[in-house]
Amino acid sequence: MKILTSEQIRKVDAETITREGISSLELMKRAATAFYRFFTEKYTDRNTSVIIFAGVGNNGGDALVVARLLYKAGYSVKAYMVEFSNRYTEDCAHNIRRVKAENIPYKKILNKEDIPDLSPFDVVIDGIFGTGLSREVSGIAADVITRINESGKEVVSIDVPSGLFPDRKTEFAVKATETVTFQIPKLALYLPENAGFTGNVRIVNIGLNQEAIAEAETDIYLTEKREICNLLKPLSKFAHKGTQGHALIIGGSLGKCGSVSLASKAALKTGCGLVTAYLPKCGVPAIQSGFPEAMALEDEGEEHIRSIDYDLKPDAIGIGMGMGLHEETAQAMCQFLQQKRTPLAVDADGLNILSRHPDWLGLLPAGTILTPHPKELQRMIGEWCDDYEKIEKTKALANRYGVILVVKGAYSMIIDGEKIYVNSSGTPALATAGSGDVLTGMITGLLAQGYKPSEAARIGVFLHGMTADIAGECIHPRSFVASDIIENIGNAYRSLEKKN
Ligand SMILES: NC(=O)C1=CN([C@@H]2O[C@H](COP(=O)(O)OP(=O)(O)OC[C@H]3O[C@@H](n4cnc5c(N)ncnc54)[C@H](O)[C@@H]3O)[C@@H](O)[C@H]2O)[C@H](O)CC1
Ligand SMILES: [K+]
Repeated sequence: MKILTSEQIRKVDAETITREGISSLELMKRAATAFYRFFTEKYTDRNTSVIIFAGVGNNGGDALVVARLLYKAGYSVKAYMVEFSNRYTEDCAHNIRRVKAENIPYKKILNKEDIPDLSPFDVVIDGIFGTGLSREVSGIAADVITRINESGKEVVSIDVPSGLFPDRKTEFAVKATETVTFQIPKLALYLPENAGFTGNVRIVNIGLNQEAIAEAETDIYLTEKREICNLLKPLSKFAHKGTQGHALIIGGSLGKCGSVSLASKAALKTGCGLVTAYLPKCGVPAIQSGFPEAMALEDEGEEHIRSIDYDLKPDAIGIGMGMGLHEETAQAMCQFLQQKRTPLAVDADGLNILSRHPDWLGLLPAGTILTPHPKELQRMIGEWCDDYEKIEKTKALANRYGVILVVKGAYSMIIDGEKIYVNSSGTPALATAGSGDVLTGMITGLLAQGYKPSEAARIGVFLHGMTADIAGECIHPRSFVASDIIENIGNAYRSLEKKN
């Protein structure tokens, strides 16, 4: 699904009106109705008392249509117009007249004294600013937003939290519990620095013109289930372990060999035919007894890897988990990179070694997948002042070395050249020890099956997230562990095959 800028969204909006021969009021009604459906499913009790803040633009217009719909449905509704300007849009002005005609409680807020006490209300609906925000919020709009944020109430934002810039850094905005955004995802809604503003993000369809969306050019996408389904290769009836790819997992050091076990299991559970774990001597007995499906190769080092030496031809390699930073291990990794051109995924200490020796980045085979968490990323690209700069710096690294970066987080981002794929699956349950090892194993397993690196990264990240979405019903997120991810990979595949 395309992520577009506010400018592009405005164009799609206008094209929808022209090409479908509908009025802008009709489109506003569709948007408000989609919001209303979400709201009434979440707040089923019609005694819920709702305070609605509207601005003078079309976001405010949406809010007033929502006020009318909720009022008609029996909710207790009070609407307030935050008059930060007297330049009302036509559709907003039209809906003010309708609200008044329908006798819905309605007041203007011109200065601080007009801001109502929020304590009697159950929920706040925020329709002050939408994608039309063009400068920092100030004056009465800022006062209202501050009061909303101090209220401790549940806040449902229309389209975007008011004050959030869809395409650039935001300092101040409504802190929503839910954001119901209209059909086209906006990048700002998925950036970690905006998590406090957006709350849960829900995308609702408002029937925008599909051709107009198709014509909009972008390099940024929100990955959805449907796209991942389309990437999956069918399983051949004649498949055998020799046709499904052989993954080699290299890592481990004394006390950290479990990571290799997790990654190897994850690779196999993701569908590759064979997996070999390569570890220092201390790790081999445990993996042989604990994970009999894997083959194991031991390094000459007792407690850490000293030379990466093997005599087999894997289809893909995952390296770095639990490997430690011993200088002998680093040198072994350097030699390995000089000699092998197998499709590769690098994680954890593999990345830390590369951060210490940035000149070795040039040794990575084209299309290598790097899977840093924020701290590892920072070691590679240095500090960033905001998420937009982080993206630019990461893109520069990806382009310079021809590699793919999986920037891990609540919405992990896969950066491949100029393209950015924002992942939409997963829950905080995935923030658990070994979760990254499992992800690298899954991606390596997919690479071994012959998926292109960008596809392997996107499928791996999505499936990994899905395991938490699926298991959330029976395993509490707090007690979800890395082995639970592995256990649920099959369920994630099954869920991908279902229509909805
Ligand atoms: N295609 C869709 O998704 C649809 C979206 N709709 C809704 O329309 C808004 C966008 O509406 P717009 O009138 O363009 O702007 P806003 O309501 O966001 O902003 C109002 C107005 O305020 C001015 N302004 C901007 N920044 C400031 C500021 N800091 N201080 C004061 N004034 C400011 C500027 O002139 C804006 O025009 C979208 O989010 C949806 O909610 C449609 O209803 C349906 C289709
Ligand atoms: K809003």
